[in-house]
Amino acid sequence: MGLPLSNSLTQPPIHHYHGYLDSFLLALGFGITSYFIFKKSETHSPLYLAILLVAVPCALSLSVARHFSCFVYSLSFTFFVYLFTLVACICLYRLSPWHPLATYPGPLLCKLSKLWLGYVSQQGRLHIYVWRLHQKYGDIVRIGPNELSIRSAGSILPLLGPRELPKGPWFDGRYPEDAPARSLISLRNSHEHSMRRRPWNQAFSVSALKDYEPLIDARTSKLVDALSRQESPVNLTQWIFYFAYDMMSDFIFGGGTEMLRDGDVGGLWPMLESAQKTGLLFSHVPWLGQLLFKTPLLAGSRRKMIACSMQFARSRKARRPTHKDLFYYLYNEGGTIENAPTEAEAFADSISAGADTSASAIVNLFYLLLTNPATYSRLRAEIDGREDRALEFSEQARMPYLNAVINETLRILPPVPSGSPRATTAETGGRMLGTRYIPPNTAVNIHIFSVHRDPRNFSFPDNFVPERWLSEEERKHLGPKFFKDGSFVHNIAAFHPFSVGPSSCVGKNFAYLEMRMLVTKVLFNFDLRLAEGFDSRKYKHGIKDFFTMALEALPVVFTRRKTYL
Ligand code: HEM
Repeated sequence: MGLPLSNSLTQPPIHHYHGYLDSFLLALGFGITSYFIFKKSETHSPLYLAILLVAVPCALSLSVARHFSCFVYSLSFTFFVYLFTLVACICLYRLSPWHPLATYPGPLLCKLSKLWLGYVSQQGRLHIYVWRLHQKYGDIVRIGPNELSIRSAGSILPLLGPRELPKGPWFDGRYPEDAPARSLISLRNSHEHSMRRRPWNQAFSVSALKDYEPLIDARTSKLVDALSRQESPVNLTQWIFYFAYDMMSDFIFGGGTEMLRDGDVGGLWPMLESAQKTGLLFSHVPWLGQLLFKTPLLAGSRRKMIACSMQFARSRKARRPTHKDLFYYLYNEGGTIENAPTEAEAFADSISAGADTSASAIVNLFYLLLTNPATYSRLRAEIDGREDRALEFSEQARMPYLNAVINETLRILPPVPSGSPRATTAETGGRMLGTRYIPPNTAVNIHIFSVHRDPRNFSFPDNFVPERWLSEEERKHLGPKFFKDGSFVHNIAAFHPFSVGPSSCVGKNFAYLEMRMLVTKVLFNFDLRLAEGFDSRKYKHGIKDFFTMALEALPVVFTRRKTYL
């Protein structure tokens, strides 16, 4: 007697089960093999990806199609088993005790994929997210499958000092693979980086800096002039960003933009902000960046930003400005640079940090000043006490409170809050950090924001206290509430808003000149107050970390004091 009719109709014959099992095992086997190929090659090549992710499962489904009633079933079955196996292998390995970073704590999603941090980064709150992770997990947190975030001040020199690690894979996503050259900050090869840094070092030598003083003086005067013509309240964020872009144009290209005069007619500011945001996603997930760079629409803002800088660089090449600018050094116009950069490299270097970092520092400084009236009054008194001498660069360098306010702003709101990632490589080998071992091929990042907000480095780390930068004697005037347990911690070695070591910010001294002159000149000329209804919490919450900072509007009422210009 055969099976009952109903059963034989609903269940497939036994040889079909064998067919499914064979198809399953085949897709499983290929999935595991592909995992090992991925792990070994770490390929981003679209051709490889297309072969491994599409061609292989398609070929498999063709070879097992005879076991299925139609090709679509075969295709779906094989794709599902193959890709599931591949992803499961990746996840299991990343969570397994055999992973080199298995002993480092961190959230599950971070351990599984950088896609998670890429997603968090797009909200602009990455600095706060990682800061909280450090509060929960300690000084070293696993923030990616192969990435560690570090909060200890003692790790700054071992990782960034003279024996610094090269820049990390984070920078790979910021440039299309076919870019003719990369900018200085994103060069991962230490030798290439130090060669390319030479003209920059000359451009920021003591004598070169002296040459820029008239430029800074003139630009800050144009800002004062523009502000005095605006109707209050003024969106200070916008005007400082205009100033900073014009300043960088003067410095890099010997002129080019005149936003203080014409406004942002080319839509440069929103384009740069959007490019920074997309750039951050691409940095966290470099393979995604490389894929998206191939689709002009999705990577539009980054490509547009690169093209825009190239255009400035080309027009600079066609003329010789009256003062020495960065291109004077990059094009070796003085004939003093050995192995001068190629044209492609000089063009790539023109897309440099500098405008948004200084701008966010200055805007945040005014925000902190205007929400702390005692600090405002003390700084104003220091400036007024110097009379006209306050407008001299040399005098500003000697004004303790001005410098204290600047440093405290850079401490509490560092303009590159999440730092500039490095990595151990096969060449560097692993590194010991105290008692912990960092294996080769690990991205490591000193999280500037977290180090600056660590009470082991700075007492009352979340409070804006410029006095902490003054002498010990001066600090005593802070009052007993700051000395609850008898001591006041001020670990200067933990302060590194410009990073440290051979790859640290080359524009640091320029930035100080710029910030000191601008703040002094504005306070010398105007009385300032925040506009009615300003929401301080909203502004604070609106500080976005897109590698550099994006800021909310800061509405300020300006009243003219003296006539200077
Ligand atoms: C308050 C203002 C600024 C801050 C807080 C700042 C901060 C930083 C930081 C944290 C880095 C990463 C360093 C590293 O990878 O270790 C950097 C790199 C850099 N910055 Fe700045 N920066 C500022 C202003 C400027 C200015 C005004 C310029 C140019 C005029 C500039 C040019 C550069 C360049 C070219 C690099 C790449 C250095 C390299 O990789 O060798 N920065 N900056």
